[in-house]
Amino acid sequence: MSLYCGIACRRKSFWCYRQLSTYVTKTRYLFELKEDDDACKKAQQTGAFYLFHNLAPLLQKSGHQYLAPQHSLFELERLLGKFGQDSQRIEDSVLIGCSEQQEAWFALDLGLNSSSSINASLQKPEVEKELTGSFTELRKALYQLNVKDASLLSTAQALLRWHDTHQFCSRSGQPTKKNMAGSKRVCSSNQIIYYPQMAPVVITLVSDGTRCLLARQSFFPKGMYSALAGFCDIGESLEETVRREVAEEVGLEVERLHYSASQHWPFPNSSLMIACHATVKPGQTEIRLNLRELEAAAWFRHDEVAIALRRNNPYTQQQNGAFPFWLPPKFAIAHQLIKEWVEKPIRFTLPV
Ligand SMILES: NC(=O)C1=CN([C@@H]2O[C@H](COP(=O)(O)OP(=O)(O)OC[C@H]3O[C@@H](n4cnc5c(N)ncnc54)[C@H](OP(=O)(O)O)[C@@H]3O)[C@@H](O)[C@H]2O)C=CC1
Ligand SMILES: [Mg+2]
Repeated sequence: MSLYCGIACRRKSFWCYRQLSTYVTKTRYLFELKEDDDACKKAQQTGAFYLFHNLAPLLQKSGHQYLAPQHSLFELERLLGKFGQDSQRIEDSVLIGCSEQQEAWFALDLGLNSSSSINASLQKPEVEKELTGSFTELRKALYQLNVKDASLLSTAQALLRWHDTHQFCSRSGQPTKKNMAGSKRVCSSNQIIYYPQMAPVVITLVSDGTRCLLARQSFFPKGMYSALAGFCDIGESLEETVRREVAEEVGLEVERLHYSASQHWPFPNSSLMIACHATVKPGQTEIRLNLRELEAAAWFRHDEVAIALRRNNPYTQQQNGAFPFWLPPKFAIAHQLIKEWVEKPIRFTLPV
């Protein structure tokens, strides 16, 4: 959103001002809902709910696309009533955003058991039948959702998972209680506040000037290669993580670094993916693979990568039994990083 505004600002200031004021209004409204439990509860009355079951979102298939249906508070209360549950369960929901008209959006998991609720898990097949949808694994559905829903459901899943795994204080062992919006949890005995966390991860596309380095882990789908990724160690800067991860995984030393973009990634837990381009020292391109981390890594030419980016159906096995070389789907920041490298030369700004 900020990048969007930044671009628009330089082109059309009046239009941009209107966009910004809508954005600011929305942001202030969400801030209020996070701070004020009563305001948040009130917002549920006119809000919309996205439903999950054991972290799988409820989706409806429409052709090749998945749609994420919204439910009103009234529909949700009716559903819970039908399955013999009281509406107290709705307090387990978390705030995940709002529309420009300030309709608040919430996510609620009907499968996870909450320590603060007497309600048991709802049976998945019965709920699916009632709501004419299916609870679908997010990782599988992500690429058949539009960008808005993919991003919203990723946030929702990450937040629901965090609440599910932080129900007790790590100091006192006593239960923690979420605020209405789900933006924090507080220990009932010592008032320690816990906030949802993301682990920073760098993802780096290494180039030698003409080729780029792509790698695969053994659990990747067959034929898929991606940029190098790795979690930041405590105490490290972004530049230090890039340098260490590239050295650890492929035995190369990177020279210059250029920040590209970032993305929240909900798998396996919540990560903040920080995407960068980097170059290796001239003439030092021999890959020394760390087999404990990677299954394979190789240098790829510009034309090979450009073709792979356009590949629509990567799972098609070739006649010789092999799988074609393909790249992560559009929604993944790895795809955007590789596309950026294919489309325009990168100006390297930061020494590592
Ligand atoms: N959105 C995108 O485009 C992409 C996203 N990714 C994501 O980036 C993440 C990191 O990439 P990956 O190459 O696996 O990372 P690493 O190279 O850092 O290797 C992963 C290993 O690091 C250890 N580790 C250290 N800190 C953490 C932590 N905070 N959370 C989990 N594991 C940790 C674990 O080892 P052990 O289990 O031995 O303790 C784990 O198996 C992945 O989760 C992946 O989903 C990756 C590529 C593309
Ligand atoms: Mg890695």
